[in-house]
Amino acid sequence: MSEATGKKPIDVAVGILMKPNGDVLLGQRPAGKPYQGYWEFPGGKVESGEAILDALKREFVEELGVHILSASAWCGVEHVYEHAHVRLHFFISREWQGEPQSLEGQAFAWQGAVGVSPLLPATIPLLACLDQLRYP
Ligand SMILES: Nc1nc2c([nH]c(=O)n2[C@H]2C[C@H](O)[C@@H](COP(=O)(O)OP(=O)(O)OP(=O)(O)O)O2)c(=O)[nH]1
Repeated sequence: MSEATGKKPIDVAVGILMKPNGDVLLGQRPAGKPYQGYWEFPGGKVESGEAILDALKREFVEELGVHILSASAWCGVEHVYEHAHVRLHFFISREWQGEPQSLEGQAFAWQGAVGVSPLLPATIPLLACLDQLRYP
């Protein structure tokens, strides 16, 4: 049994910035974090008492210098890792201000068909749904 099994889930706000042509932004997890070097959609843990959408906006400013102007809740995924039991709240945003900057030293990439790898395990199954949305 993993250490995280049975622990209270941690809420994580995750944002998918989507350009009009369908390209989405992914970032690479920096050194020192669990799953370092894996690719993910930007986001992070919701702080105590914080609304999930506020956490999303905060993380995007902190990590990328991007101000999300609007975002729609897309789906929720629960996953138990060795390091944590996470509840991921995915949002899609088509309206933001600012060009993404690497404020935490992380690599990032705009992707059509997602070609970066490896991806965080809980994120992989969502790509097929995302492609149906982007390329109907
Ligand atoms: N941002 C993000 N996190 C994801 C995705 N898929 C997935 O399983 N996760 C998991 C990995 C982590 O266990 C958790 C995010 O936590 P984190 O440690 O990156 O959050 P944080 O930036 O607030 O971290 P911290 O340094 O403040 O502790 O969610 C995804 O696509 N994007």
